[in-house]
Amino acid sequence: MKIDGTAYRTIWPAQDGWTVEIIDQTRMPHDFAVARLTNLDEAAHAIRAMLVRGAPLIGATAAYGVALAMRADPSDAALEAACARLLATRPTAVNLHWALERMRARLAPLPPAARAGAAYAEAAAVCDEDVAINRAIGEHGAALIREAARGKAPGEPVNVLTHCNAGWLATVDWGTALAPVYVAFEEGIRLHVWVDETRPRNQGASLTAWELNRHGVPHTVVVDNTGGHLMQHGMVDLCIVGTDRTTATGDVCNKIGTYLKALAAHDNGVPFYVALPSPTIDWGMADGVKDIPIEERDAREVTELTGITADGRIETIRVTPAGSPAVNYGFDVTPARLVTGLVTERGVCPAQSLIQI
Ligand SMILES: CSC[C@@H](O)[C@@H](O)C(=O)COP(=O)(O)O
Repeated sequence: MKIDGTAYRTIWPAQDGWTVEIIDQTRMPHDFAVARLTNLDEAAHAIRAMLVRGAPLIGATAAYGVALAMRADPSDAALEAACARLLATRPTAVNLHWALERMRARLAPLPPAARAGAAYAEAAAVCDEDVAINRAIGEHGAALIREAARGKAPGEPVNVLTHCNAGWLATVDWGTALAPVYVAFEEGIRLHVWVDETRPRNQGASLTAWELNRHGVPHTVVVDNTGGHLMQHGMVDLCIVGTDRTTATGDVCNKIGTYLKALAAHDNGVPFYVALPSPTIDWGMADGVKDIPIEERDAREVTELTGITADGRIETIRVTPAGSPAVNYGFDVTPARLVTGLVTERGVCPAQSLIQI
């Protein structure tokens, strides 16, 4: 993604050759600030506090977290402790588990002296592969948008609805759900994106809107409850969302509220697609509703709203009465029967045909 003419990824090794730089997404959309990770603690904090978020980027950051840990101490004990520490940061995105298992498998057989160098190389490979995978998802998904464009009157845009942020900022580059949008837009297909605000943390309103705006893609931010109304009135041609974990049977776990959009899409005959890289598939899991661990975050994300003032101060205000309890489930599960298709780097397949266990 280009920001003011400069090509950026969301995570990259710094010039010094050992620290790692990220974009601090907690300050967006008001501030484009680069943060530096210098040790395991900072990498774990960046994931837990959501300076970085989105399943593929969480995995990439964890891979670099292991590299930072190995630079400080390449022992067997330190490798195990780093993996355990990073795994505990966020429970739902299976990419975290995938990336840590990959790092462990690469590093454990090596003599400790060789581990730091190999860890940085492996983390870089995780990132490069993510970029290539997402570009391929973009190509396959753009075919769906192209197909929808064929049914449109001349000059009419294809209306895509998306939830949360599964764009460039959620991955190393391109995004998953937004990759098809970017590829189609570059091809010159007229399109417009409905952006769910995605309470409580507003990843749609603050991150997806920021990305699309920077890229020049026409879009409109709507509150989370608007999607059903839009679909009833023929204002959505297809939904495309990302996922944090998809079971081998095609159940899709994604940001809270995705399930409600899938129900509305089903009721209105609107195709509901999920874009995902293969590391987001949990091949060992068959029942998403029963088995996927759902992150429960601080209730204050629900009872409060945080924003940045015009002069750059982060401010938080309370929006609920002091005595009202709140609960904050981060994700929900959409059963495979409500998913029209999975868009992967290998192509598009019906969710229920991923594998029959
Ligand atoms: C390509 S990202 C897919 C998902 O990680 C994304 O849709 C999502 O739900 C992100 O949640 P977040 O809590 O912001 O990490």
